[in-house]
Amino acid sequence: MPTQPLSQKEIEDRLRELPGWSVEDARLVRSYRLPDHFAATALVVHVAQVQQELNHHSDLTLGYDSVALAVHTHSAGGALTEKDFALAERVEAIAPGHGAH
Ligand SMILES: C[C@H](O)[C@H](O)[C@H]1CNC2=NC(N)=NC(=O)C2=N1
Repeated sequence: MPTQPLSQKEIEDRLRELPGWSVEDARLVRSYRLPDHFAATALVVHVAQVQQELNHHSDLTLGYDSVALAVHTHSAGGALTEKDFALAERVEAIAPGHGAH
């Protein structure tokens, strides 16, 4: 998978396909609300599994009933790449199963 930085236009196009995600401080970010702390913790573990599979890792923040992700690509000098959006898409696919919104 390419690790070149995405252009601003590519980032805007990809963001349109990912409601709830945005770019803050040059990172692709999203926060989820969960039904309770156990559900939030389960989502963190599931995201960790996906990240190991993709070999691409976000900064994950676990709250009482929330999970926040922030990701950029270290190997591309901190730019946003296809890998960041691929991770976001995978997380979007699993989050509803944990009651996340
Ligand atoms: C050696 C290994 O492939 C790298 O350290 C991977 C691991 N996870 C990663 N995660 C992120 N977000 N960016 C990277 O460049 C990255 N590189």
